[in-house]
Amino acid sequence: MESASNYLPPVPITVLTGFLGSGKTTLLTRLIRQPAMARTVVIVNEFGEVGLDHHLVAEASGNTVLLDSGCVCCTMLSDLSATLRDLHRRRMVGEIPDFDRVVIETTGLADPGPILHTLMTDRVILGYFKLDGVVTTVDAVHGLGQLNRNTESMTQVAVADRIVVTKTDLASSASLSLLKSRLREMNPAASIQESDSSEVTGLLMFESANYSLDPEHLDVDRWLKAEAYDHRDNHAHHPDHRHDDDDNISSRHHDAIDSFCLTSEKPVRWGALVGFLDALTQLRGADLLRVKGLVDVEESDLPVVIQGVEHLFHPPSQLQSWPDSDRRSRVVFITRNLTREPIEDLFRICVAAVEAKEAPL
Ligand SMILES: Nc1nc2c(ncn2[C@@H]2O[C@H](COP(=O)(O)OP(=O)(O)OP(=O)(O)O)[C@@H](O)[C@H]2O)c(=O)[nH]1
Repeated sequence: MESASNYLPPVPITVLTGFLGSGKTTLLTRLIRQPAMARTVVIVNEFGEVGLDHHLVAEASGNTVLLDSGCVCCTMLSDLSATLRDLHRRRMVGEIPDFDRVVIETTGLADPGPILHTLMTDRVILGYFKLDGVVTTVDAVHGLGQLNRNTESMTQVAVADRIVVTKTDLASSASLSLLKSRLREMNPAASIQESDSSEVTGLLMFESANYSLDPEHLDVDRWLKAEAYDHRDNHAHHPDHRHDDDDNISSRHHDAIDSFCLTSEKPVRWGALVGFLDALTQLRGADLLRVKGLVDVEESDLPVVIQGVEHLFHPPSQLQSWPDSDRRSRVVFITRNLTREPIEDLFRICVAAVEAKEAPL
């Protein structure tokens, strides 16, 4: 068994995503030079993308370089899992400086789902790392068009904890506020910042702890933000209600994003909750862009937190106490082509099935 002195807490990982050309590299290039990024490893696709020139201190072996800020830059090996295992090994043998944070820049056209799934499920990775948060860049000029046209772009926004709007210097204030309100409707819990704001620093960007469901430190209100979903129209993102962007491409794409919160006053039986999540992921997993919830489970006095991305859910975890006097179950959804009603119906069916099974003869 591993002795307590050998135990290293899992290193938090932040995923930096955003559509092609939306400014991920520009943002990262600025942030990695900040002293606050010391003890951070940044995984990029190619060194050439992040101009390292004058900031290079030492060329470490293989795919890694050290910057004068203390930040380590590393290019991707064959895949993410191999890259993270290699980083861990090199850290343990002292081949690279010790680090306490990792940032991964994804490629612009990628659906971040598979990366998040790897980070949520790869057993070896989970021994040493933990998915912490997702930062998504959105182009102030082309963002709306990309959201209307590209599923990847929608998914990138849906899974974000923080959204950084880039190229605000090129956009009018009217189109900027249109974009921001669309982003807020799609993902009410994410913070939205402009890339040139003073709040956009490495320290703040890459410390969110929103995915890593640490029951002792989870700020449930900030994480769930259920009230932000409550007052919203469910149809805000259907094609009929979509804002056109300057590309005038609204007719080309017909995916509809919804975000809503389901609440239940009555405690839920554990079996019903498990059955509901199983059925939902099997039937419509691909369209569950993000699900987060705080559930009052009948078998326990303590609340259970659940969280999923597409068909994959984190193992549920139990909080030590309720965050406040509100004991209702609250589950927020960001979905694609999937409205609230069928999800509510499925939930009722699962509750009824468990009640019927457990009823005395
Ligand atoms: N005017 C202006 N241009 C920007 C801003 N941010 C990025 N750009 C420019 O936008 C282009 C794309 O920026 P990148 O940082 O390469 O975008 P990316 O998301 O990393 O691109 P990919 O890796 O190809 O997906 C570059 O020419 C940048 O100089 C900004 O805030 N204002």
